[in-house]
Amino acid sequence: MSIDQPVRGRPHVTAAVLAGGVGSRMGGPRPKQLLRLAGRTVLERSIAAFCAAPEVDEVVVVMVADHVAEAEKIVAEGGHGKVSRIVPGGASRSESSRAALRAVRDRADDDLLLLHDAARPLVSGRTIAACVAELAEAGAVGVAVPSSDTVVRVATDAHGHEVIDSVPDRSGLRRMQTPQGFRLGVVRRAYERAFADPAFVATDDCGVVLRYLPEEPVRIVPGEESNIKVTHPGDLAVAETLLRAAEER
Ligand SMILES: Nc1ccn([C@@H]2O[C@H](COP(=O)(O)OP(=O)(O)OP(=O)(O)O)[C@@H](O)[C@H]2O)c(=O)n1
Ligand SMILES: C[C@](O)(CO)[C@H](O)COP(=O)(O)O
Repeated sequence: MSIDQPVRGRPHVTAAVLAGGVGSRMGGPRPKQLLRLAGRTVLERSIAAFCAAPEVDEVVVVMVADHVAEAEKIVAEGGHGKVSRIVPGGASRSESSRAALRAVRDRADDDLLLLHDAARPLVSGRTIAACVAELAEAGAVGVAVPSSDTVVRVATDAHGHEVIDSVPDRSGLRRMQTPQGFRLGVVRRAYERAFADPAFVATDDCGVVLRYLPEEPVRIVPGEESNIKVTHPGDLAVAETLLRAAEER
């Protein structure tokens, strides 16, 4: 390499743990990310997974606004040194992703951002590493698993009954998980366009890139069944069983 060529090291990797939801499907007085899973909160387990990942330089927590102080306490007491900021979330998951983007506004377009559901506390180091590795070549990456169930599209018939409309070929279907990772320039451009669209709704971040930046391929890396999203009552017990099984291995 010639001496006058600018040298840039590997991109800086920020992981944003999205914990801005209230957990309406879980019910209960407190957001589900503050429930305990084998002695530690769901939120802390998600944060700890990214702090432990050697590929991740910095962690940002996007917390439901009324509980920011509690998140600060969890981070301070747990000694999660990679956490640089805890910011309030928005009214929707996409608004919380936008809060994460604001938190990293000083980073370069070539740097990386992983967006992760706090509600997926069992994410493995292997999955995080696979996602970051894929971003060496791709601008957008989502973690996904095949569906072992048949998935159908439904419609409502003339009598108001739900009926099957079609059965998509299962071999081409995947269930999206998180993390979903991006070159910052890619996800910034996609969200800029998305938030300019009055009809914008999304359930994940890869979908925002697919829709608003169709020229950018969104790669899939294989996820793990154990990376469940704690969503409904009962999911915590499942997560605890999976955690114990992983610890015994
Ligand atoms: N306004 C929101 C909504 C969701 N999330 C986060 O996005 C992840 C996935 O969302 P979900 O499982 O739907 O969480 P909740 O919105 O809390 O649950 P519910 O939809 O049942 O209310 C969670 O970690 C959640 O905290 C967020 O950061 N900001
Ligand atoms: C991002 C996600 O976890 C991918 O499966 C999912 O879409 C989040 O949906 P939710 O309704 O916000 O739980």
